[in-house]
Amino acid sequence: MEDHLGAADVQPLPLAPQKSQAAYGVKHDVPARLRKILSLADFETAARGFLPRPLYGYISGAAEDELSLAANRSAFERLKFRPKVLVDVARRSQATTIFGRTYASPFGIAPVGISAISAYRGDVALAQAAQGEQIPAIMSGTSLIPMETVHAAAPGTWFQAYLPGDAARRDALIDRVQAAGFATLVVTVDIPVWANRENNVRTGFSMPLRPSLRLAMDGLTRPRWLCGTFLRTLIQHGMPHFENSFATRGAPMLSASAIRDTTGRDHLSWEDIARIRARWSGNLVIKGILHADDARRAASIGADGIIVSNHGGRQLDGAVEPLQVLPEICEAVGDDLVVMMDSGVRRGADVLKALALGARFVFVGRPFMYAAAVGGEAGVRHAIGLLRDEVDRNMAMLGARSVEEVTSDVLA
Ligand SMILES: Cc1cc2nc3c(=O)[nH]c(=O)nc-3n(C[C@H](O)[C@H](O)[C@H](O)COP(=O)(O)O)c2cc1C
Repeated sequence: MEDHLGAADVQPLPLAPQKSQAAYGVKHDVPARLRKILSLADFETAARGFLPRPLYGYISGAAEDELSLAANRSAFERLKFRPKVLVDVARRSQATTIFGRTYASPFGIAPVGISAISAYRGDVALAQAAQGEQIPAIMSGTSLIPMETVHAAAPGTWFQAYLPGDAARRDALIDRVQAAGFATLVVTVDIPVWANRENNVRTGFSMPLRPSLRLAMDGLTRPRWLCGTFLRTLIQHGMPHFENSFATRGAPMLSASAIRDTTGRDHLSWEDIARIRARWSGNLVIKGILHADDARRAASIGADGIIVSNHGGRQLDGAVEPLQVLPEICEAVGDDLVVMMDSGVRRGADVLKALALGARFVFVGRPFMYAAAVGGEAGVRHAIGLLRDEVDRNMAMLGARSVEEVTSDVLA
């Protein structure tokens, strides 16, 4: 079902040349301030010291007791590899083709809301880094830069929508995404109601942020973020607003009284997705699937792909980790749609474990957001490079020459 292709999705991309062995270890081609960052985990440590407490808490946190957040990691840790040796892997490649487009790696950037408050021009930085490194970035619909601006800066970007409850507003939003030129629409379906994220209440985070002495103090203790991200944004672009939840501009990000209209999503159903399928001519991806029946349903209404995801543990606490259900979901839908996943991917080894269980593609959320916060576009490019090198090294050690060779056979 890969026939809904837009112009931006069919241009062939030249693949990046493979890294030489000398490229492993200290990276001299990245800015000096990023050279001590050796893994995605290092970006989290750096971001904790860079971001005000409510913002770091918003990104790192999850729902209730954070059981699903922890399970996402332990699921990867439980899986072990069974490498094959003495395979000639000199000509290996991690290039992956989905929706008619070849990407340089089998991973992309998951949608992360309000990224432009944590990173200067966050959505643009993420999208341009992805474009430069030939991977997809999914722009969040809960974002503070107009989608048209992001698409113009990086035309291969995918757009993620939370569907408005009201049908007329829903149609208008879809029409706007189409008019902006996006080729791939990701509809996130695991948020019928707001999740219970107690950590946000504890740290004083809300959307919009409410001005308070406490918030001001939190900002003042992070002067690099205050000057380099927040004040710079205010001076150069004015107060950020929720730009893309509807066809028209929404509430400001910082306000004593403004309220974001997110009501009425709890009555959405598969019929609404079917109507979107009829209206949207590009690739349609449904994000937040954890049940094989739902995966079959997505295929039957003509979706092109699904992202198996528990939203990084941020919605239903106790929701199963995607790795656990991937094999049965892949079995259920076969080649009817492109099965992708996210939640808990932190290493190249994790990317390969997800592929081995049947995913065609993997997305990563928090780590790329941390990279954008501390290093902007260069930071995200460095993060992509680290993950790419890990995939490349591990493919060599597994004896896999292509992503097609990363099957359940590589797992113990
Ligand atoms: C701070 C933050 C904001 C997010 N905002 C969105 C969003 O706007 N839309 C969406 O579909 N998913 C959103 N997600 C979920 C991610 O797209 C993704 O499913 C999740 O982060 C994957 O887990 P990981 O962070 O462990 O990689 C958000 C995640 C985080 C951490």
